[in-house]
Amino acid sequence: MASNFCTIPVIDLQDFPAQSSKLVHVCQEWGCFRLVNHQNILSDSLMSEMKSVVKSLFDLPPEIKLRNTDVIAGSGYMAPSQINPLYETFGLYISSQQDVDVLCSRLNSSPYQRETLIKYAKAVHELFVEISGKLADGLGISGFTMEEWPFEFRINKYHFAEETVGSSGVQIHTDSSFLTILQDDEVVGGLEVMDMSGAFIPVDPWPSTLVVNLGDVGRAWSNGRLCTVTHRVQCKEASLRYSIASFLLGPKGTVEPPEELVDATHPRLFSPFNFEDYRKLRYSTKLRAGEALDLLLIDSSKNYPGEK
Ligand SMILES: O=C(O)CCC(=O)C(=O)O
Ligand SMILES: [Fe+2]
Repeated sequence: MASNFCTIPVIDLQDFPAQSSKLVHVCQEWGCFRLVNHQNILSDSLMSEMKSVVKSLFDLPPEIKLRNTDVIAGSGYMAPSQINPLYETFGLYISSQQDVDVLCSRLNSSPYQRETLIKYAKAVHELFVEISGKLADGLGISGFTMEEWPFEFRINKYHFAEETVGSSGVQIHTDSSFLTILQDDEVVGGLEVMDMSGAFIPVDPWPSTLVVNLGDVGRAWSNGRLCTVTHRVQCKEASLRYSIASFLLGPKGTVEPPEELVDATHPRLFSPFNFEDYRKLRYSTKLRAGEALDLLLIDSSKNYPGEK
């Protein structure tokens, strides 16, 4: 199939401002890209140290993993379930360094595990600042800052086996976040993103790079200018798969577009909302592929080109 030869666009973090308009364009057309050359902020060694810490967290006894309870809807530990039987996930909600400390104490983490989580959280936060700052610049928005926005890690383990090849690893969804930075498995594939024609295309492993996704908050914040990428994970081989998703969630107050993105030709699309309420809405309606955001459309007959 022709779509299998397709691949997501690549953004080089060291090639700005030259790639500024490309960044905006791929966020309008795809809502996702591969980020390369981010090592000055998130190094290969920190990525692999974090991966080994993640593996050790999954090896904890179930009763300890269950101590990681929800801080916001869906942010805690989730064992494999009926809907995603191959998928085990561990959320870590972070609005301050204290949250990491509290969680590490609950999990009896070693000083090395704690230190690695803190270093990784700092690096990812810096990457969020870089990427979202460049995106805001590209959109002509002045004075944008997300320094205080909370974020969340979700570390994922996929129990892939011979007999599960061909079945779903994680259901079709969009991320609820503004922006997601995904450290996918360096060896085991399975992630697929929906392209503009509605076809799923594989995102094959590419070590030392990251996948960046735009989520529902990104679409709402940009007043519909940027699109959310729909994605899923499929079991393609009999191998455990690990990934680390870091979500920059949204402002602590209301999600609203900057004034530069609202004008007569682009009237406000969504009612202002609070991120945590939106998460609850997604969970209560079970609308996980961006449809929950449509419930907040001010006039559902208006949707801009570039929207899927
Ligand atoms: O494991 C992956 O590659 C993707 C995970 C994902 O989509 C998520 O955690 O939201
Ligand atoms: Fe996702």
